[in-house]
Amino acid sequence: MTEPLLAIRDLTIDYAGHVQAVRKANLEVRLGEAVGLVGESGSGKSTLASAITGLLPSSSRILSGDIAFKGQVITGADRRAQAALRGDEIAMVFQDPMTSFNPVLTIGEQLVDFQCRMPGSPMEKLNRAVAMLARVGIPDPALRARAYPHELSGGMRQRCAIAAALLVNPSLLIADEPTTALDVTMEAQIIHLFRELRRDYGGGILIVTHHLGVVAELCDRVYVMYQGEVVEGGDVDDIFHRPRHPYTRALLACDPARITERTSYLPVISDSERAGFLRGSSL
Ligand SMILES: Nc1ncnc2c1ncn2[C@@H]1O[C@H](COP(=O)(O)OP(=O)(O)OP(=O)(O)O)[C@@H](O)[C@H]1O
Repeated sequence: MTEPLLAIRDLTIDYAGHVQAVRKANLEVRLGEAVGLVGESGSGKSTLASAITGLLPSSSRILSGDIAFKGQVITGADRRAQAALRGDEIAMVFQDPMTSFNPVLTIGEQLVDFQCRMPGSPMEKLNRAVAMLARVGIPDPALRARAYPHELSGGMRQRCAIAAALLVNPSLLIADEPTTALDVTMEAQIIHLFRELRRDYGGGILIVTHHLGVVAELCDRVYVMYQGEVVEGGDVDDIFHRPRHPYTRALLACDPARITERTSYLPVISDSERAGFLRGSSL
């Protein structure tokens, strides 16, 4: 079996010395596959994603375990090495595309800046940016490149953020709740875009979401987080049809229509259910 693109082993992270946000987490992403990371709010998904990209806040600490990218351990790498890795190999799409862009620069200027570590003249980079905007489905891409972020709809901004991430041709694309800030129609469009991109993007994709529909539509494998632990992981079909952990079962038992709502109720499992699973678990 080939080496995973990303391998997280027994990772434990805390905040301010007391909130243990991630506990002994294990997760892998291979080249060419899309992997979902699901769990309720506060289960540690974003903390885990931030650790991969080197964007953990200073109040957090990696207490144990490691993250390997292409076989090299990157936890503990200095900030400069992490920044280079983020720029060249790992790209992230955030929930709110407004946070990805500087409001006082045009989309085109920023897409050129995102390529600062790549070869080519500013004009070549702008042309590449416009071509990428077209690829992610932006109409009149040359015109949109001259627009400021606030002049675009939320869905278009998210498409621009995906274009920005893909411009550096990353091996790993991490999307943290990429559809959560969008209305249902735009969400469907962005899911469709990711499906199209999957066809010709050869890298790995990690999609962090609380929305099982996104996982069902896009992912080959899925990991489920609950209270900081990765409680189960495997092929989407297996997990969806034969969930082992009570939290996964409860999550799947929810009315899917309600899961799509941001204010949706997510299930709570009892301590005895959880303890019963852990006693019989090999995770
Ligand atoms: N900067 C921080 N300082 C202290 N605690 C934090 C910080 N960020 C997150 N936490 C805590 O760490 C735990 C995991 O949070 P995290 O944001 O990783 O979960 P999440 O699953 O991504 O949730 P959401 O879907 O709401 O973003 C929670 O208990 C949260 O309150």
